[in-house]
Amino acid sequence: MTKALGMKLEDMTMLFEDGMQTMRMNYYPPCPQPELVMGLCPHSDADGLTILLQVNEVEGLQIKKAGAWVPVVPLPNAFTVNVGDILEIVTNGIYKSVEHRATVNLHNERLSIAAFFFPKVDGDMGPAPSLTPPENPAIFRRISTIDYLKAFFSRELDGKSFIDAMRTQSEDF
Ligand SMILES: O=C(O)CCC(=O)C(=O)O
Ligand SMILES: [Fe+2]
Repeated sequence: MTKALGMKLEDMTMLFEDGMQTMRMNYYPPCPQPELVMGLCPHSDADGLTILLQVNEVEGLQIKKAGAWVPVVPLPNAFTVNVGDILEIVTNGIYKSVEHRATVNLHNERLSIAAFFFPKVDGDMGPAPSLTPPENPAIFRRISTIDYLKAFFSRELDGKSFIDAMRTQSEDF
């Protein structure tokens, strides 16, 4: 990834070596009125990368592409890998975090397991120095990873509003 981005390896290893991994299991029971209910409302993940297993291969995950919701059809024995907000911040916007949501199903329960990869908690995070020379200034602010996580967990899930608040021009932080 660093090679593809023309980024210094240590800008990535400094963040993710000794990083934190968390995991969430999501259970979506069948719902008699699925058109009225959202399983998980639109959001982007706050981490670097998310590796997701759609356990029982029931459709439900959707990503937002060019303004429309597109289903991510589960493939047997395959993981879905999502870019999270931290990777968008570290790459100074070259990689974009994906907005996604989960719908519910009339007849079938659905299960997913997400593994979230975060930087180490006792450091700072922000756009990689090697990707932000003077002619390409940082578009996101640099803050301590702890403050970033506290801010994320104190907000509602609301599309990509959290990463927007991390932009240097934003006053919403
Ligand atoms: O259930 C899914 O497929 C999505 C789960 C998800 O987006 C999350 O746990 O952050
Ligand atoms: Fe997610």
